[in-house]
Amino acid sequence: MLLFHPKSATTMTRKLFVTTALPYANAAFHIGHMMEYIQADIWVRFQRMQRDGDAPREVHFVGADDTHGTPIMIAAEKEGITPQEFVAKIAAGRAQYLDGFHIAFDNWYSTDSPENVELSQGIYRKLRDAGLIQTKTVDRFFDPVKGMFLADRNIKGECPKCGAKDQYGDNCEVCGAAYQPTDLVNPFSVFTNATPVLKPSEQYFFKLSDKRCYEFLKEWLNTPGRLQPEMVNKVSEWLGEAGEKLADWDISRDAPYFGIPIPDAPGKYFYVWLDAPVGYLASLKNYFDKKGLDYDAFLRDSNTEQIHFIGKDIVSFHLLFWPAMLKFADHPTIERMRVAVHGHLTVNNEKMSKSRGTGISPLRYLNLGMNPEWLRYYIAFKLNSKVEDLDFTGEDFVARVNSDLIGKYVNIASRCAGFIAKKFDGKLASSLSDNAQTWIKRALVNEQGVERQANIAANFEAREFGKALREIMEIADFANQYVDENKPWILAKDEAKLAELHDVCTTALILFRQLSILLSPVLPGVAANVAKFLNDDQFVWTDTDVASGVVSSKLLGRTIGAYDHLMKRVEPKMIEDLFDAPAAGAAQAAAPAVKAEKPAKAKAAPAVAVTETGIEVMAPEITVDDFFKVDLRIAKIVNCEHVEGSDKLLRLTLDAGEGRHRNVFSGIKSMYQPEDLIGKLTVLVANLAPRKMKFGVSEGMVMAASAADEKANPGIYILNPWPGAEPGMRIR
Ligand SMILES: Nc1ncnc2c1ncn2[C@@H]1O[C@H](COP(=O)(O)OP(=O)(O)OP(=O)(O)O)[C@@H](O)[C@H]1O
Ligand SMILES: [Zn+2]
Repeated sequence: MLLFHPKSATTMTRKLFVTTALPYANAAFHIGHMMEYIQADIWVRFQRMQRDGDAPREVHFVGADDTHGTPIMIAAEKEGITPQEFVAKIAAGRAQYLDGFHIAFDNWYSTDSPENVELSQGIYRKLRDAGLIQTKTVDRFFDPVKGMFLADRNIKGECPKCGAKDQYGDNCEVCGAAYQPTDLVNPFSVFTNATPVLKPSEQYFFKLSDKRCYEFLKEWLNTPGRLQPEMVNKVSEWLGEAGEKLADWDISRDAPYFGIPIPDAPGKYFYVWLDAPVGYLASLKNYFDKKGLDYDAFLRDSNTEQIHFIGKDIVSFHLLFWPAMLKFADHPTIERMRVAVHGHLTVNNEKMSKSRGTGISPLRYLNLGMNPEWLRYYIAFKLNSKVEDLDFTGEDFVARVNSDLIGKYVNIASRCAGFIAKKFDGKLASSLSDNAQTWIKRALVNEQGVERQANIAANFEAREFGKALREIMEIADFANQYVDENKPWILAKDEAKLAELHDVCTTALILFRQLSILLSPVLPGVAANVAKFLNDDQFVWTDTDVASGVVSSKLLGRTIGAYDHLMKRVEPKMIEDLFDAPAAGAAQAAAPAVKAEKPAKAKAAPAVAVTETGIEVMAPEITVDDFFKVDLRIAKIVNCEHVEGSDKLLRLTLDAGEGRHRNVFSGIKSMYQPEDLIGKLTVLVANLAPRKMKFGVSEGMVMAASAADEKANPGIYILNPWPGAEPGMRIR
């Protein structure tokens, strides 16, 4: 079965159910999320412009917050609110990002919803009836002080392989070994430091090792058109020669857990990754119910295709567990389901890090007045159908946007539209010269005689956005060459050449309209403005001006509106401003005060090089005099409180023995409760120039440690001297 539908299927109306990965609701969106949404949104908008026969294609694009699991439960507890309240706060912040970047989801929902409970439990019951659920009693770590079972990441200890201290329960960040939490040497609970005890617990497993799963997955993965070849290869390795590598999947967690109860299993909840992808269906169902559409009929329809856009880090969940779950729960679209995997966005070739500030804050981007369609274009230009990372660099961004969008595309209209208004009362020519027709054909049909629009459509369909945009820019190059050669600004000076001027400007605007149609999926806002200016209805993809080699434009003889600037250039200053701050708002995790101090107008966040052992590379050697320039003092935290309106900062009142108190803000809220810190001693950088921040002046900073790879260890650890140290003592 070929799942990829080129132009051929004319009578059948394609029905598309499209999703992006559900973001975990413990943080605001970062620029990587926006990349995924932009990719999916462009594909969806392209599909929405298509018609199958006479009917418009049916497209439903949904997302949701992924809400369950231990991290959110713990984060909510720290804030003294319920997980539901915690998630609601995050959810309330989503629209500004989605609207801001023109991401047109039909529905944004939540995995903490009645639909998801019903669907997840329904799938589970079907799997159980199919004999694919098995219980096994396993020993699990239990925190005797807190009275709860501990998730892998809530236990630390020494690596069983290399002996490194302070390693998580699932893998060692020093030697990379993967193991069970029960393998750790000297384990302790991250909540209470108590030594966890082993407690037998009955757990529910999805029997992925069942031969039926292997047989199904082997066939499913290898269906042409379903997956990128590199994904087929990768996942095939996980199956083994005959499925021997497929291990049963533990889908249960013990109470207390923020999740969905497992039917007929008191005190047991679905592991968050069981119900997270079911959230795709829950969001669709919620949307269909709201619209009065028939959810079951839609999924059963043999024309319905299900497409998930995801990142490379969550492939195992989407290419092993999720299809196997759906298959044996009789999900109707399983054979018409595809997964489109993308690589990650890096910034200045750095992996993004929530606390270091090497990401770009999408909100800061918008707040600086930067045009969201610049980013859409830039990302689209870099995207292909492969699972490759793509990099954002400031200079590259400025160059690409200014050269293509301003220099090539917008330029065509801004050079010609004025003459139509001034000299022809806004009316376009009713016919075209032979020369004009030749140029239009040359621009829209390639040297092989193929309509570029068809090529471009095939590339959008195949998620080869970079290729599509390159071809679109070739059309723009022809249009500009045409304007350059015919020089309307010269023609306009000669009354005898008015007809020629009319011909040239009309031709240029015909090509501009074609370009706008082709760019619509990427630049929806600009395209809508162009449509308005040209007195067009909504653009339809197939509205081409060259059909079977004949030029026949709808624009001929039409009166158009006044041309208004469509898009400004990117000013390099904007990029400086974009990088001149930690990615505030990029994530909820704190930007430590220690790192907030950056040289003014730094071009980009500093790259953090890492040594072989995984720590940050040492700074260059300094003299003792250099060291003494920094005045480090012991300070007592006499008071500590939350900062209203900040999800990162704590306000510390410090006594450094000066006979006065200092006010210092520190980005450690994710790690400490104010009451944990009051009365403790810590280390203050005492001679740092005071810094004006949004919430007040910070008079110095407290020192804290953080890992080079903050993804693996996002913690920020404040320093605490040994007993005997007193406020005001200098550290030397
Ligand atoms: N740098 C990135 N570039 C592109 N996509 C990304 C990037 N980082 C995460 N994603 C994608 O975002 C989607 C899920 O977001 P989610 O919030 O769950 O993950 P996350 O950003 O990796 O955060 P967490 O650290 O909480 O797992 C996934 O498809 C993931 O691949
Ligand atoms: Zn190790």
